[in-house]
Amino acid sequence: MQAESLHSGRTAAQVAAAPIMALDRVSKQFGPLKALDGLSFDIRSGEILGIAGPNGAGKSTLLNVCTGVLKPTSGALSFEGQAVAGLAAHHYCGLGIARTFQIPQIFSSMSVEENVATGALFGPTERLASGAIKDRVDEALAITGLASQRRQPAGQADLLTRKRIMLAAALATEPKLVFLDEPLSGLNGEEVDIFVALFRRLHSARGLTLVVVEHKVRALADLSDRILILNAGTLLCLDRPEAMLRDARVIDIYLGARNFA
Ligand SMILES: Nc1ncnc2c1ncn2[C@@H]1O[C@H](COP(=O)(O)OP(=O)(O)OP(=O)(O)O)[C@@H](O)[C@H]1O
Repeated sequence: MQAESLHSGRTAAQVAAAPIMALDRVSKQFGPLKALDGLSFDIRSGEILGIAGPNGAGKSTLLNVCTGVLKPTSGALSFEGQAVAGLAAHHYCGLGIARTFQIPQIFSSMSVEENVATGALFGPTERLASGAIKDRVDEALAITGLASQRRQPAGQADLLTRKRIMLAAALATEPKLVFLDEPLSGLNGEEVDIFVALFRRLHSARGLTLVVVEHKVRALADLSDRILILNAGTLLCLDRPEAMLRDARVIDIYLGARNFA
């Protein structure tokens, strides 16, 4: 357990906290294809959980199931002890579950600030009337490094900035648990470092639980408390990054020399 505190500076007891989300034998079938096949694992409160696996392993399907975009074909999904499988996606957001996409989903005709404000509208409804929206937007802009660009048109933003905008909009929903779908894709080495540092910052500042799906395994190992390797819709390995990088099954079945370079 000691090693689990190395990445985020938290104690083993904090990392081993109660699950914020639990999957129990979750399957998702598309016709005859089992994209997820009886997956069971917990997402621990306050951890950064990395998810990797080969193309078609079921990573995006898993994110879609965990965020209410897809209903599982079978199995149980709970958030903070409450059964959530089958709820509409907007209920997930209201509970404190947010996500970002591999390709930034932003409104090009709006300003940076307006984009983030649309996220704030999907936050906890009980605080919508109290003027808290501006505070949510300001905080999300500040933590993602966008405050000085708030009035600029989002449509002119470069890829890194578009990713920041999408992340800020997700943060403005005041989430407890954020799923990030390939957040580093398309970024160069320097930009990857910037974004990894940003995830660490918002994780330690907000105490957020982060689930990061990513093909860049080295960066994922550097960032995560634990890594889950999916293979053909099943759980191949769920362990500390150090152990995952040494696991012969992972090296043989998925990673290969190219990804370890
Ligand atoms: N809506 C869908 N209808 C039919 N099949 C689907 C659908 N979505 C995903 N699949 C299939 O389910 C399997 C898992 O797909 P998924 O996109 O979850 O994998 P992935 O691990 O995210 O892959 P990648 O790394 O390439 O993004 C694949 O065989 C895919 O073709």
